[in-house]
Amino acid sequence: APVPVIPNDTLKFDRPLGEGAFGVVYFGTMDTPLRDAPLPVALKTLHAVGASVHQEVEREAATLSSLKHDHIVTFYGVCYDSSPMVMVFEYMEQGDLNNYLREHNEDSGVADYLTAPLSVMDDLQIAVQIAAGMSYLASQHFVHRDLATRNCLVGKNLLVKIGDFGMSRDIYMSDYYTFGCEAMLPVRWMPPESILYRRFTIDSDVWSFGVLLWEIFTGGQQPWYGYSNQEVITKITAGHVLPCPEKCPDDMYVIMKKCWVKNPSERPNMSALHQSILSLTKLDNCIHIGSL
Ligand SMILES: Cc1cccn2c(NC(=O)CN3C(=O)CSc4ccccc43)c(-c3ccccc3)nc12
Repeated sequence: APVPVIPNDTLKFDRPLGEGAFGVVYFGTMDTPLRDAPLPVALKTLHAVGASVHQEVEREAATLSSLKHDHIVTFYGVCYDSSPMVMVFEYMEQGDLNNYLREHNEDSGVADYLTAPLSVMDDLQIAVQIAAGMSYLASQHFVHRDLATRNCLVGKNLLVKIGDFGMSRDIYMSDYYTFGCEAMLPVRWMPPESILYRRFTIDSDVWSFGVLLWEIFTGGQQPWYGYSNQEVITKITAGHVLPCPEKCPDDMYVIMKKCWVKNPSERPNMSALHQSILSLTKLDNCIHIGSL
């Protein structure tokens, strides 16, 4: 799909949303012919460093503009005639899902009379939206490699989408483990085959999705909190899995454990997971309301 080019004079930068090694992300607006009001957008700037960045941006932009789904953060296009170059995304006003979960759960302390703590049904609604987005990515044979609540964004009315601006390794440093001088890897979200052999597949994304479900039902706790990265590697490769979160329904924990089977090919696929979670949110859930 051709990457839409956005003219510089249609963009207005308002305030920074976050900063990463690769650049700063701003809140801003984009004038669009379709609407009279300017569209709120997230503007990811890239440190302009030579022609190689241009190709890198081209490649990333081509990938992102080919991914179109209700639960994937929308990429509007690239602005080349600004310095530094800018990638333009839809604006998700509630920020990243991990922060949202921590701020909207009982023990978060900041939960005040304005924000009621998330209910089990809210958690299920969040889970089913991410499952839909992941099911779509899997159908496009797109391996995410870093699925976690910190890499999902929240909009109005608990709308949740998969997407981030590549700043997680800077903002959520403790979620990554630097093997020697190698890449920073999210070991607490990784299956044994990714930790041992660096094998990242659709099936390793399913494992990470199970850990993401655990994050949702613990209100954004860090998986294996209290264990060092080395201890986590030992536990995961030894076959240990995360315990059932307190307020998590039994049938949801059953789904999580299916994502954590050792053999990648025995894990459910994202489409089946999406259906399973969807059924939990439907009528039959009201009948068993007591078990939630
Ligand atoms: C440098 C880096 C490391 C890890 C993840 N990084 C991302 N993260 C994604 O690429 C995350 N991502 C998907 O992986 C596909 S879904 C989706 C939708 C909207 C936005 C993002 C998405 C980037 C990055 C690049 C250009 C623009 C934005 C984000 N750089 C990184």
